[in-house]
Parts: sequence; C-alpha cells; structure tokens
Amino acid sequence: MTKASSTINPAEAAHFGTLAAEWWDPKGSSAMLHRLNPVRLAYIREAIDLHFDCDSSQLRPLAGKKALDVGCGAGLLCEPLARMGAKVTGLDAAPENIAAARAHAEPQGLDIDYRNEAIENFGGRDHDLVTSLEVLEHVDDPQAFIDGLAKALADDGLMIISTPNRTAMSKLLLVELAEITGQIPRGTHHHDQFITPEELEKMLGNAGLQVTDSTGLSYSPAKGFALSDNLKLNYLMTVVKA
Ligand SMILES: C[S@@+](CC[C@H](N)C(=O)[O-])C[C@H]1O[C@@H](n2cnc3c(N)ncnc32)[C@H](O)[C@@H]1O
Repeated sequence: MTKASSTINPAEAAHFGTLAAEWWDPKGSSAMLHRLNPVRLAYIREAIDLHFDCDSSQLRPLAGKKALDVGCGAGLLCEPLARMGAKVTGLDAAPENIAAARAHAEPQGLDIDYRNEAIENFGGRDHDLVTSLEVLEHVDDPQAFIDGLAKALADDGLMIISTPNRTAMSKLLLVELAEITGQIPRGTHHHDQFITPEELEKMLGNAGLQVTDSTGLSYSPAKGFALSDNLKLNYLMTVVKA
C-alpha cells in the first residue's frame, strides 16, 4: 500500500501502473524509455567515474556503494546500477511497477530492494548515488520531492536527475507529436508540469544541493536521442551537496 504522501499524485501512479506489464518490452508502451536508456546510462557512468574516481574499464564501479532510484518504474536503471555493484533500492508510486520490477530482477539473481513508497516516507539515508529520471514532471510538490532526495543523499554523494524542459519544442515533440503518433502513451505528459533548468536549479539550491553539470538530451529522427548542449527538449543534471 502507498502511504499517504504529498508528492505522489494518485492519477499519475494509476496511469503508470497500467503500463507495468509492457515495461520491459522495448517495443511496448515504454519504448521511448528503452531508446533513452543507453544515452542516459553513458552520462551516468561518466558522472560515476568522475565522482568516485573510477576507471571506465571497471565493471563494478559501484561495488560497496548504496544507490537509490526514485520513480524507478520496473527497473530500467536499477538493474544496470545493481550490475555495476551497487546495493540498490528502487521506489515507485505504482505498486504494479514494483511487482513488475521484482518479477524481472529475481530470475536474474539481481538483489534489488523495490518498494512502493514515497520519498518523503522513506527513512533511508547516506546513499552514495541518488537518481530520479523522468519523474519530477509527474510529482505533486516537486520541492518536497527534491527535499526528500536530498535527505537520502550522503554528504559526499552524487545525484543525477533528468526531466523535460518547459519549452515550445518539448510541447510539440513530447506532448503533441509523441502522443499523437503513439510513441508515448496518451495522457503521460502535462506540459504545464514541466520544469525549466533554472527552476530546478533553484529548487535544488533550496534543498542544499548544487548543480555541477547540465547536459541536454536532444532527439533527431536520423540519430535518435543524443547528449547535447541544447537543453530545450530534455536535460540531465549532475548534483552534489553544496
Ligand atoms: C516516466 S516514468 C520513468 C521511470 C524510470 N525512472 C525511467 O526513467 O526508466 C515515471 C515513473 O515515476 C513514477 N512516479 C510518479 N510520481 C512519483 C512519485 N511522486 N514518487 C515516486 N514515483 C513516482 C511513476 O509511477 C513511473 O514509474
């Protein structure tokens, strides 16, 4: 059961819960996340190597480290983090996603602690890595959500956040075209809930966090998703405690 909370929007949780069964199908309703995953994983790996002083050839750069992924869906990021050696906890608003995440991880012998729990009710602290990808635009009270992420992060930890920017381009590509063409399930995005990098940086600052890198996620039909200097569509931020 989801505990009463201020950041989980029940309608959003219900929407994502209906997508759980297809979450791991690269051609299913979460196909866009599957296409995004290799690009954002490359960004995260580089941030890990820089922050924890690892070599890019190391297979388990997170060995002995604690990672928390908030809004984990059915585990597209939790699983690679576990393979990198981290002791991973994944939180999600939708119980169906948590069930799908467990069902996918267990046969592979991946020991991931998946919980249907809101960040503000989560008591875990001192995580070396805290991630939350494509979630902030779905939460109620983004500042409370970020305050929760900040509490879970160790003083010397690393945080990675990604979210769509609130621009004309993101409205056209992520809300209108993507939903009309069925690339993203209808009703997934609400443009007025998108957050600009400036707004996010302010919220992070309010939570005692500072941004050390901002990188765009751009899209072209020929090349698909790529890391970019252009933050207009979607962006990733590397964050540490101030
Ligand atoms: C677009 S999906 C992203 C999933 C995953 N982070 C990824 O990028 O592969 C958004 C996820 O956030 C979850 N979610 C929405 N609001 C949340 C909240 N307040 N707390 C935790 N999870 C939330 C949804 O249930 C859904 O699984």
